[in-house]
Amino acid sequence: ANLSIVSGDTGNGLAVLREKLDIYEKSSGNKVTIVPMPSSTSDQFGQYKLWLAAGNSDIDVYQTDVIWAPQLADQLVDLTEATKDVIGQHFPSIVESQTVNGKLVAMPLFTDAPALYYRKDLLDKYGKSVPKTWAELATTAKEIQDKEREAGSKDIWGFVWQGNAYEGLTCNALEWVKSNGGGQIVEADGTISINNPKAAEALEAVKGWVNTISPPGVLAYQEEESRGVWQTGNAVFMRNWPYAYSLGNGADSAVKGKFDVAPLPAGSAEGATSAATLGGWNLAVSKYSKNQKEAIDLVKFLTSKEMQKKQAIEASNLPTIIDLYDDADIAKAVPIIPRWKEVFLNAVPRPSAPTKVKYNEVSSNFWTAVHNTISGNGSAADNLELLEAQLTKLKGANW
Ligand SMILES: OC[C@H]1O[C@H](O[C@H]2O[C@H](CO)[C@@H](O)[C@H](O)[C@H]2O)[C@H](O)[C@@H](O)[C@@H]1O
Repeated sequence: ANLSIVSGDTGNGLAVLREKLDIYEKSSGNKVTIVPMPSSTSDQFGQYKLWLAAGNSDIDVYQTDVIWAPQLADQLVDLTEATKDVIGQHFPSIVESQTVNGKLVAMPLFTDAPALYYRKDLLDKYGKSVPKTWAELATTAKEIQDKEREAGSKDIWGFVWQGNAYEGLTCNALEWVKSNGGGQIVEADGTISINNPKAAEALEAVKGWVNTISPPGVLAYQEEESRGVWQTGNAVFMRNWPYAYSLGNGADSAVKGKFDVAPLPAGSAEGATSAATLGGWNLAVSKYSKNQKEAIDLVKFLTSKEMQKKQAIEASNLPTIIDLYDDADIAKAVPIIPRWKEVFLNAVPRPSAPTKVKYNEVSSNFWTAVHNTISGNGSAADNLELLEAQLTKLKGANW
């Protein structure tokens, strides 16, 4: 059969996918075409909704973000029966996130939890330690940035992250708010919690970073723009996902061997702890596919232990198969992976489970309020009050 798979284009993700598909084509006799998508998960979601609503039979397999399962469930094939021989290898919490009303709507491909990337060489040069709080990060970032600029590195910035108005900003902002004791936007029981002083305080602090330790352009950055600045040696710190680890240590990287990773900082309030947003990607079979049997076979191949190992080593994506965290080859090639097991197991989910089919609207209202605040368009307190009213209306009697 001739199959097609859609996937976002981030880092070397599509190149590694093509390598795996070449192996699959040889063993199966099927042919698989990649339909490349933009990196932004928000853009992908918009396109996939349109295709699925139109009953598009040209796409067999969708690579889906961890937050989408409840919203796309009706248009995806139930994989429960076909995967019962292998599903037990995966972390149960991830499988649960892809199960909607007892239906397994997508097979876990890799999980994701961000890290604070830091320049070891620069922290050593200025006798600084890895920041444990956001306030400490801001101070260290400013000091090293200023001194490095004086020494001739005119283009260096203290901290790069993802400030564009899209899903990635929801992830960054959830981390600032949650790590400052300001809750999870909408709590697991459906309560809207975002309009609170600790959340506002966290966002006001971030506004102060723009154009001091972070470039003004950060308000338009997604993952790849931050990585671009970082990998050319022009940032002291970066918030990004593990995929940037292998690329940062690639032959063409200016920061090869000069950096390490740590958990993200916490807020300054007593008892505040670091928070990492739970990300991750899965593979789903379209209900409209004319090759469902072959598509399921492809999904099982791509999510198998052997292929997740390849993806871990070549793209530094975190496996969803439990055993791979004890794999010596992975630990040697990509030391962040065994170290990140605890980080992703404790990561904070976005409120996609409690808000169900309304999650995308919840998130876009949230990232808009955050983007307005950090770009100086209204105070955090006012923007969060408005957000609370919008979310209350969206919720209605219940989510
Ligand atoms: O880690 C590589 C992946 O990075 C992006 O996905 C992650 O960020 C998204 C927000 O921007 C988040 O929704 C997702 O759950 C995270 O895994 C990127 O969109 C992916 O294409 C990329 O593989």
